[in-house]
Amino acid sequence: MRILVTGHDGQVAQALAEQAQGHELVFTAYPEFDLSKPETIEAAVARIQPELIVSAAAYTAVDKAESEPELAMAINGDGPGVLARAGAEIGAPIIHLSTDYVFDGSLDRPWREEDPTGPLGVYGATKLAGEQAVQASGATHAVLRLAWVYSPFGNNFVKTMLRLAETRDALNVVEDQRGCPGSALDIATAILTVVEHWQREGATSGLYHFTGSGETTWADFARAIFAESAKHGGPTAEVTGIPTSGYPTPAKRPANSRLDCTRFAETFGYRAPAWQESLAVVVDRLFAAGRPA
Ligand SMILES: NC(=O)C1=CN([C@@H]2O[C@H](COP(=O)(O)OP(=O)(O)OC[C@H]3O[C@@H](n4cnc5c(N)ncnc54)[C@H](OP(=O)(O)O)[C@@H]3O)[C@@H](O)[C@H]2O)C=CC1
Ligand SMILES: Cc1cn([C@H]2C[C@H](O)[C@@H](COP(=O)(O)OP(=O)(O)O[C@H]3O[C@@H](C)C(=O)[C@@H](O)[C@H]3O)O2)c(=O)[nH]c1=O
Ligand SMILES: [Mg+2]
Repeated sequence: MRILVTGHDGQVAQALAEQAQGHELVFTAYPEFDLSKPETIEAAVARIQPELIVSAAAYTAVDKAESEPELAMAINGDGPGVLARAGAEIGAPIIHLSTDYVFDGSLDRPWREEDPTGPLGVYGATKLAGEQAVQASGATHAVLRLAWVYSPFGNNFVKTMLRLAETRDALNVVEDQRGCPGSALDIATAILTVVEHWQREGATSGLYHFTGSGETTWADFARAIFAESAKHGGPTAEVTGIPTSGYPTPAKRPANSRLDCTRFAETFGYRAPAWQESLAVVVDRLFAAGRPA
């Protein structure tokens, strides 16, 4: 199947490129394809004539978004709606990626798809607008909310921790934000599972959560990263858990980012491995590739 994937160097886009044997992936990349310029989106869809669209590109700089709200809204809020409408015109369903940051983090259990949203920052608000634009587009859609994405590619928390540990022996990391990291390698598997399910049974619209299994805090995630790094003789640092107030950032982040992934597992028959297992796979790959960060 011919699949248009937005973004080329993004974590999820690169993981898809590795795994999508049997499909023809066509990547659209900035600046020729610019989610803040509707005409470039429409031109890409008209040229590629995809049978399905994976909407993976986004403005993902959470703190920077606080000072660029219009640009973040154009890219995350408006662009996906233009893309989905262009797809709808040629009958292409869309898999659109969203985030745990659409929630305010106040609940004391993992968030379900229908729980009330309430983004704390600009990034989350713009991603919520993007979900709603896709849902209103007329396209058949799966909106997949992810969280804490990491991979051997691009920028992410795992690579940041390994890089910082090269020059520091101790790091302060917040321990009052809970969530579950999602490996882009597992996310690519999940996306292709949706594609194949739709090929067999026809596409239907829905909203889903997908992360690794289990839960952790950023501090314990960092400790696990260094434990894996140590197995390879890589850089490590002592992690001191601190409250969010001890690591001031422009954007507020949810205290509870845990997502309940039951609906995805029941609908598509795939659940990600325990986050610790997926982390080991990614750290192994980083070391196999040479320098970890
Ligand atoms: N990273 C995370 O922790 C999480 C991500 N998500 C969501 O998952 C999806 C995939 O994330 P991930 O793979 O990590 O993203 P990345 O940040 O790795 O990649 C984002 C991609 O979007 C592209 N992009 C940025 N601005 C534009 C623009 N104006 N027009 C077109 N493309 C643009 C980037 O291109 P360039 O490099 O050229 O700027 C890059 O290829 C996103 O929708 C994100 O919101 C959800 C939860 C967590
Ligand atoms: C680097 C560093 C971060 N932190 C904290 C800040 C933050 O609360 C947490 C994670 O840092 P990051 O900068 O990776 O977080 P952030 O960029 O907010 O990550 C988010 O990205 C977007 C795109 C999403 O959609 C979310 O799911 C989530 O993955 O760790 C420390 O406490 N110490 C440190 O040394
Ligand atoms: Mg060190």
